[in-house]
Amino acid sequence: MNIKNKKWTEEEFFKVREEVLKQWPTGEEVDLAEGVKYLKELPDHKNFAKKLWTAKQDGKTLAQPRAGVALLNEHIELLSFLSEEGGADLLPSTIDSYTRLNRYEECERGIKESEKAGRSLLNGFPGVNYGVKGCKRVLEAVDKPLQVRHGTPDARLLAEITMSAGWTSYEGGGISYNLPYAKSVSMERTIRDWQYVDRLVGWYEEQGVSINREPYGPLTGTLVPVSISNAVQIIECLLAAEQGVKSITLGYGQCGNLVQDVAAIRTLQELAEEYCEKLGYENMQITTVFHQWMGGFPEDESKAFGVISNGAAAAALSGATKVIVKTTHEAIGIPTKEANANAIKATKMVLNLLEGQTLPDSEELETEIKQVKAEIKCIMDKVYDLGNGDLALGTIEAVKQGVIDIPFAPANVNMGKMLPARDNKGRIRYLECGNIPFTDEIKAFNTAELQKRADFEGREISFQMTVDDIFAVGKGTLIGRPE
Ligand SMILES: CCC[C@H]1O[C@@H](n2cnc3c(N)ncnc32)[C@H](O)[C@@H]1O
Repeated sequence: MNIKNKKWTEEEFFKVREEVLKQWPTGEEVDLAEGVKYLKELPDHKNFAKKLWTAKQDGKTLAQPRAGVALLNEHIELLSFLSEEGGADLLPSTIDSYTRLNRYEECERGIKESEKAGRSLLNGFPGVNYGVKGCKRVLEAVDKPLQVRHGTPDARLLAEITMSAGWTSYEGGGISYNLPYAKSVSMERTIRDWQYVDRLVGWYEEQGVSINREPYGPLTGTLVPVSISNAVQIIECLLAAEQGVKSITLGYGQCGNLVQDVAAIRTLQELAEEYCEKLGYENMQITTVFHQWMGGFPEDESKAFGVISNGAAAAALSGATKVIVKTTHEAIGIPTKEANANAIKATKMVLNLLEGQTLPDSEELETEIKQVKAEIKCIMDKVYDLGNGDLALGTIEAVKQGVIDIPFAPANVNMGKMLPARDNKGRIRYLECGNIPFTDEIKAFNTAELQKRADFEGREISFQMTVDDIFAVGKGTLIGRPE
């Protein structure tokens, strides 16, 4: 597999495409010319890329839930409820786990058993099995833009089907849907398969249809340091831009210290634009998405609303273009449509109250922005160095060497030497840098911040801080203080 960070020729793309469409019978329904025509007939308010870009120009933060169930009619009912009752600005379809593993036979069985049981026995919407026809029915039943949310290492067929069915946004990437989601899939494989997805979007762009791409920001959603998370987003942004993607939403999972969360979004937007500019990618429409707290949730509904509303406020104050809404059923399982709608309403109430407000500049914010940029520069420079200037090759090598290292990732290709912990203000710092090539100054900064917490708590800096932090929010605090 000769990987390089170069836009695939149409010939290369269409050759691979023949294999992709054979993966399941519904692949035969995909007709690109029909897809282009169908997408062009969509009203602007149902195009995800256009709605995001307008929101960015207007300085608005849009609210979007996660949602997906096994049966087509129930899924339509669910999305309509979240749109009308919840007031969602953008709609998802969260795809089920079997589809994410390309196990479409089990999806087929899951659909039949759900029909028999009269309720959803899959944890999401099996989009490949419903095919273009089924996905078109969903799109035509709602009046908001639709996005595929999932966690699929090989998401090529799902992309073909949903995009030709008028769904105009697609989540994921070659790093962000490998390390947090896969067990033993090579980086070569997922970088190449996501170049395919991005090249498909690039092809649509060449036909005059804009489809949004959203690399998955939170990664493992467990104490992921800002600079690692942002570096992964910037890399996936650039890999997508090379394949012709123009509308890109870069993501970040809330960590909980407001200043650090705002610094994360600001640096994400700024650096992505800078890198695209430097590398000659023009007419890019870069936006950001803030994911409400992705870690353990309190079971208590009122406390959970506190977490959700706090996330909504941080998203608004950061100036993110979109916020992904959690629900009060997070600690229990798949939310009911009512719980989902209520969380969207609470989120939108906070967004409305904070409309036009962003966190003012401060010395603390400037310090955090400077720190994040310095850390990201170390990572990005090394990635390019490892690839001799080729970002795709550099990324693959960087994961192998632990230069890109995601905490608590299940993937066996992930090094897993880096460890995070919160400092005394709840900001995520590097407890262990592993093989991430930070300067001594950066390492000293992180240790000094953690030392302040150690002094305050009267204990040594240790992995116990990390463990305490992982359980903290579920127990009702941000920082895991010793009991
Ligand atoms: C990376 C995303 C994890 C989040 O994704 C939510 N999630 C997963 N599947 C569904 C679904 N079918 N409907 C509503 N939310 C869902 C989980 O709760 C978790 O917060």
